[in-house]
Amino acid sequence: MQLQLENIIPEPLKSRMDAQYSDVWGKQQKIEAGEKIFFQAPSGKGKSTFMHILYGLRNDYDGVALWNQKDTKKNNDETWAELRSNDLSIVFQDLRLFGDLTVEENIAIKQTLTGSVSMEQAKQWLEQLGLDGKWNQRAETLSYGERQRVAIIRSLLQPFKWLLLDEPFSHLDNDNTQKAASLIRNRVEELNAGMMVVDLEDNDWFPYTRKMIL
Ligand SMILES: Nc1ncnc2c1ncn2[C@@H]1O[C@H](COP(=O)(O)OP(=O)(O)OP(=O)(O)O)[C@@H](O)[C@H]1O
Repeated sequence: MQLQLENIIPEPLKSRMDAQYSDVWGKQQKIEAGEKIFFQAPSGKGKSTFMHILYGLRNDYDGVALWNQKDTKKNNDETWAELRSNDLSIVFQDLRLFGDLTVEENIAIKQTLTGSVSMEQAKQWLEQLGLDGKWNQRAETLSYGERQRVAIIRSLLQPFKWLLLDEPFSHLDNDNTQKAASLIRNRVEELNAGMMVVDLEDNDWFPYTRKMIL
């Protein structure tokens, strides 16, 4: 699934377009299926805005974003629901877990909806990221770094052609970051998918990515 960006300028960034260089804002970019791209930008430069545009959560921008040559602003709710079930998976910066549900329940909701990975596999991934023993704990009582790892695993449970990651390791130590990055890489390769990561700094957890400035 190819992405084309044509002169996108988000409403809140309009007055600041001249301030800093960007490979994306106000530019033409073609991103081919299966590419792995790392977008780096300082705080407030539109990282979450970019992810939300690609995931269909905001339309307040000039220009055109096209998934497979289709103007995303013209997608209806049904089309977005299909895209989000089959083609696009995301780790939001604010994670968006169900706080009053346990880790198991958060995982099970996604697993039941998509059924592409078994609960045993999900459990094994949680163990790999040091979350064994957290299965029955409510998400709101987890540390932010623990929640981040659950959200990463949740994003890997569904089928996708693109994985969107918004500052996915901001609360993880090096050891867990390395493990999570490796899990992500394996799953992306398994699905032959593309990946777009946005972050403040490039710590090179994904050395094989094409680098762009947002
Ligand atoms: N709905 C909105 N209304 C007004 N301004 C907004 C809105 N959403 C985002 N902005 C502004 O747009 C800019 C980009 O916001 P965004 O959250 O995308 O930045 P970011 O690069 O993800 O930042 P951070 O690294 O701090 O998470 C910010 O200046 C923000 O205040």
